[in-house]
Amino acid sequence: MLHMFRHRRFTVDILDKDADPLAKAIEPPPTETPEERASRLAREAEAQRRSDAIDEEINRQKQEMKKAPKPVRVLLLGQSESGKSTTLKNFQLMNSPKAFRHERASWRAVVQLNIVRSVRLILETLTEAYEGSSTPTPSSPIEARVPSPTPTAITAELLRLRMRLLPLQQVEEVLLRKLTPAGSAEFEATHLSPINGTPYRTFRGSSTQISGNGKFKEITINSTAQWKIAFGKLVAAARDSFDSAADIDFEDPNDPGVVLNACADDIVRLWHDKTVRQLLEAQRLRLEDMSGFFLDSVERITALRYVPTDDDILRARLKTVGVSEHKFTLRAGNVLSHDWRVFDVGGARSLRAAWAPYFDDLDAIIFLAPISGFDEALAEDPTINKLEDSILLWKHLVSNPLLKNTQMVLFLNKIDILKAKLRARIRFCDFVVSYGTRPNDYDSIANYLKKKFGSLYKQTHQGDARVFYCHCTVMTDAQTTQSILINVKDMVLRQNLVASSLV
Ligand SMILES: Nc1nc2c(ncn2[C@@H]2O[C@H](COP(=O)(O)OP(=O)(O)OP(=O)(O)O)[C@@H](O)[C@H]2O)c(=O)[nH]1
Ligand SMILES: [Mg+2]
Repeated sequence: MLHMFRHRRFTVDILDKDADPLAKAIEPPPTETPEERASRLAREAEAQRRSDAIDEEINRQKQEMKKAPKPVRVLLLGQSESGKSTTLKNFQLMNSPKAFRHERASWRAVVQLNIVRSVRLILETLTEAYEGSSTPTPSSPIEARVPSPTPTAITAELLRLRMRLLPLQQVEEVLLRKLTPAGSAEFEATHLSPINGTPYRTFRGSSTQISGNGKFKEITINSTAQWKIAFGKLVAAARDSFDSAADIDFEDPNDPGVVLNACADDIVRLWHDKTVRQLLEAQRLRLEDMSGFFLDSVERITALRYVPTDDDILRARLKTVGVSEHKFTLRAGNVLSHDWRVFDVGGARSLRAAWAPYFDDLDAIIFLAPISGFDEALAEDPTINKLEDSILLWKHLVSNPLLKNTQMVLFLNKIDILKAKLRARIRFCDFVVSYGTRPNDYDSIANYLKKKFGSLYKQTHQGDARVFYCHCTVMTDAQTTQSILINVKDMVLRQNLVASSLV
């Protein structure tokens, strides 16, 4: 302010003083004595000194700000269901466990919705088989090992079970209404088709067997913050922690958990029914490998006082449509502290155009390739193999000039499902022709894929001193994931410090 004042005074000096009332007001009085003049000059000198000190401090702070490291920006990328949001959850669990656990009530509803979805999938498959409308499996090099049960194999007991489980349709409605307010555009986007709707189909290409779930829509969420607020009604009181079951309003008679609890025995019966298992196998529907699979924990999850565990939250499936962000501060030693921003975007094909604006000023991309998807198709396009889509996406990203200075980290994810598929004798070479006659075991396949992704990276990063980082991951396993994420954080931070010439 003093600075401005001085400046103004200087300006008015060269103007016509008589015309400027301010200049006139601050002019020394014509009757000023020599003592008064000396005192005024001393005051002005002191004001000048203080003003200079302030300017100096402002400049010093500006320089400091220039030197301080910018926030580390990390973007999670990969196709839909690759595990991006699960990675973000792991970051949250690691850096702000209290906030992560504070959201148990919201995740409780998502887990309930996931279980209802699995039941509905089975019921739809059952209905198709009963009505004899299930898609005949076309001839292909890979024959179905289990013949599909005939409509007559569907017993009266199974049909009664189907009837008794119809109320779950209402549960789905209630949960969806809670998730997205009725009438909003999002509600339409998330509404699932009726229980006897379009059948789930299994597709086969010439060299690729693929499966897609056509019109079986997923629950989608536009903003994590908003949908969590929508579950406020399940919260009896705002507390610091959700570790206490008392935080969920279990007495609410409209709680969807009540109907789920009443249906629990029937759900278990349905899931363990021999004909149902035979039907699913004939249709090559491996529910246990699908996102949001909880049918092996029905009793626990349908208990009236069910509260999701950390593990349940990591397994719960909610498709991302908007962008989520997680901010945290990482302390390196006692001196340095770094702000981090991790961005999670939707991986569905129609949402990928929204990725590019995040490429600017990015420190690292964590790319998730769910390698268990070698025998699956994209939900959005049943003609595209998931693994092929991941490889093409990776190729595009590593050759993008905007990302030439961005550290790329590759997670070959869902290796637990890959191992389960190999145990079930599904052959990798039946879907990836170039794999040839190599052994159908986990190590050989993981090595083959590391080389495949690695060679695409090296093609476009020749002469780059940076190491190619690749990890095999199970994002639903918090323990192993956290040590990998700590490694990645250290590495990205080191690169960031080198880039900002602090070390
Ligand atoms: N078994 C297993 N499941 C996983 C793994 N990683 C993620 N999942 C599950 O896969 C599902 C999909 O994961 P998300 O993190 O929602 O996938 P996404 O990449 O965010 O998908 P979009 O939001 O559609 O782009 C969730 O139910 C996760 O719990 C894994 O390594 N193993
Ligand atoms: Mg997501």
